[in-house]
Amino acid sequence: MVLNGPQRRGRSAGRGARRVPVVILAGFLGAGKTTLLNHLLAGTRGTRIGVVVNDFGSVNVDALSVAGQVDSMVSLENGCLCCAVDASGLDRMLSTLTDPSADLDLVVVEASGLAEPRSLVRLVLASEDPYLEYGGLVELVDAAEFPAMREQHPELADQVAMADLVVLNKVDRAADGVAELVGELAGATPVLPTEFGRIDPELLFDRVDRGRHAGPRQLTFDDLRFEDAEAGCGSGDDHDDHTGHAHTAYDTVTVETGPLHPRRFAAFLETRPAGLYRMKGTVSVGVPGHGDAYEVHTVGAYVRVERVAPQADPATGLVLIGAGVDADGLRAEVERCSTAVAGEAVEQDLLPLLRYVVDPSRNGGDAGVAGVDEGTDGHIGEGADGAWPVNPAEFGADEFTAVDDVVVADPDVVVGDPEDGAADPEDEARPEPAPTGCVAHPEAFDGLVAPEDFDPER
Ligand SMILES: Nc1nc2c(ncn2[C@@H]2O[C@H](COP(=O)(O)OP(=O)(O)OP(=O)(O)O)[C@@H](O)[C@H]2O)c(=O)[nH]1
Repeated sequence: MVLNGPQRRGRSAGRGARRVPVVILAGFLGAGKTTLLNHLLAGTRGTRIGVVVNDFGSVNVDALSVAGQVDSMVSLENGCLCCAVDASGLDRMLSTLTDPSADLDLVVVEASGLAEPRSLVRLVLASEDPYLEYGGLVELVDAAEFPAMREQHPELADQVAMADLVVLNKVDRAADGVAELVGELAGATPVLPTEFGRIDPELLFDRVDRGRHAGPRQLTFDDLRFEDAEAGCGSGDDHDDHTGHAHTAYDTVTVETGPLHPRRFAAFLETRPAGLYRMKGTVSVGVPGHGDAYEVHTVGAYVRVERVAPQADPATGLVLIGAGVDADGLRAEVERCSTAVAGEAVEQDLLPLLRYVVDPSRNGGDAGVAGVDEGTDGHIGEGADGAWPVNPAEFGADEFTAVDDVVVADPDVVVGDPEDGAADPEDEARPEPAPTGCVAHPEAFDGLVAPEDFDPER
């Protein structure tokens, strides 16, 4: 049993520290959330998952005689953890679960009974926990009932639109036209059809091979590859039957190439295709004199870029996961960003990428970003007063002349108007940024709150 994790607020995770994705699982009554959670807990070959529920209810922990306890945690035979909290204990519980001592690969929070999905997303995005990473809002939709439910509960459409990944469950009983309807509401968000919540757990997290490497470590790209033999789908007896399993419904694209042209790559980030759910990996930039590499993590609309130690052999390795994406086209798009194709970059080409870089000092980290005044409280593209990051496609980055001139070095100036560096009143009106990344659709998460201010009833 893992209990009483240390208080870690303000502690440094250090460069390249492993973060545990926290996924929020939402869905209307009976959509199959518990079924999906049980599937995750049962089918995790050697991976460790923590689930947070409002009460133990029907999650399969009966043998441990803990049903009904609140604010408690149980250790399951396969190494997974299950805990029940009320909303007030959630932030503390997430810190306990993401602590390296818990050695988990993924934490899933079942939204029902705890708080609105939107509030939970805010809580996770606002967390200053250096070991926690936003893992996405997964919305479970009941393919049998959704069209009728939607009539009675119009808010369901908003939840679908807000999700990072839509899981269309119960496709064995799908109502006519439901896939089209949900696809329309989901817009650019990928929609994954499933039965009995049998999603591939690795869709949600990065695999760690515990056989060869005990304890947390830096992920390798091999870890991120999906191999059917090791996919861990299903709960054992159905492992050869992939019908309805998630990895029949999504594509994984691995790209290994040389250094990237940062401006081209930033443009790719901005225009990444509908259906691309996750992207993770390390990018080297082909800018002479800049040896640093960048770890890139996207979930739905969320993007986090973090500087990591320079690589001996500058290379780029990315894994992209999506539903209904053109895998070859996607690989070609990333490869077109390599300096071998795009040509060598110059220093100011870093700027559009640096706009996404997390300032590690926000997480107690040990370094700033190359070319940025390390004493500031924001990353490039974000005013030091915390104004929302500017979309590089909108701000005309071409007009900057040198990274060292970037106005974020001056805490009184908000990046907004590249012409004169003056604050853009619209920027000032934007909400507080997420401390560990950027959400491309900030309007979806208006009014981010600090964890200590989190009000689960809002
Ligand atoms: N036919 C069919 N039934 C399913 C599927 N997934 C789940 N169910 C059934 O749907 C019912 C509800 O599933 P749950 O997992 O309890 O749903 P839930 O979202 O946790 O429900 P609440 O906790 O009440 O909100 C159960 O009887 C499941 O066995 C599916 O893909 N097909």
